[in-house]
Amino acid sequence: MSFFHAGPAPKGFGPRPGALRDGLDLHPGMKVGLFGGSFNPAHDGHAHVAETAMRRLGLDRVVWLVSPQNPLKSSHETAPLSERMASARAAAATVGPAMIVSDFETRIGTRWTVDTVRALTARYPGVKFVWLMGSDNLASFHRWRGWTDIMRLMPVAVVARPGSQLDSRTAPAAARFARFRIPAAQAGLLPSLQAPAWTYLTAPLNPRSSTAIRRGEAMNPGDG
Ligand SMILES: Nc1ncnc2c1ncn2[C@@H]1O[C@H](COP(=O)(O)OP(=O)(O)OP(=O)(O)O)[C@@H](O)[C@H]1O
Ligand SMILES: O=C(O)c1ccc[n+]([C@@H]2O[C@H](COP(=O)([O-])O)[C@@H](O)[C@H]2O)c1
Repeated sequence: MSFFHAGPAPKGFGPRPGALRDGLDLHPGMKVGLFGGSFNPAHDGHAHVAETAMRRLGLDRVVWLVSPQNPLKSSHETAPLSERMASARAAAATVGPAMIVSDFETRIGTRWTVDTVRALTARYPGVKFVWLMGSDNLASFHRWRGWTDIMRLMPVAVVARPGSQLDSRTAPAAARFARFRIPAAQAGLLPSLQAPAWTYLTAPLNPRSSTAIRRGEAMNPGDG
């Protein structure tokens, strides 16, 4: 079984028979963020998204779903899953014990998020899932397979990312679901709302990107 808890489980949630078959230990009533990514490699921008969502949405867990291959990205630059899992584990560990790193999509044999959210909502009835993503992904969300179904399957929280804020706010997905957006000040309600429902969190921005790391670019102004 290939899963990882970044530390001991938070108190109050004991094991449930059968719950470990996916490597995920999720229970009815839990508020769980689903954070899909290539993590090629993972970095502190990812930790920033997970931590921001945890805090502002009041999540019990964040599952880092390490994608077998983003369907919209070229595969030639994608490192092997084992390397990206290890990288995600290291970044998740910096956030704390509520992080879970999972190869769930590889196990169920899909690259498409709509399949993933359908599978997880079916396997874990009563769990309050929220899909998490950076604002660059909101800008292109209308190109994802079954994106309107994803919006109807679970609430979505978007974390602002430098360079994509304007595009994401004017994105087709934002326009189409505009009336289902809730103010960031009410983000704590999001996991309990019926989908569609989404929010846009303008946290302090984190400029990190995997592309820049792969290119060996300086990570921060002043990093040299
Ligand atoms: N610095 C950041 N701020 C906000 N969201 C981020 C940040 N970095 C990544 N994300 C989000 O994390 C998720 C996974 O991102 P991904 O693994 O593709 O990293 P990336 O840095 O965008 O990679 P690449 O540069 O290869 O496209 C996406 O939803 C993305 O929007
Ligand atoms: O399902 C799709 O059509 C789809 C298209 C593009 C991206 N995604 C998912 O978006 C998440 C973020 O991808 P990435 O490469 O930006 O880290 C990851 O879980 C991908 O599987 C999903």
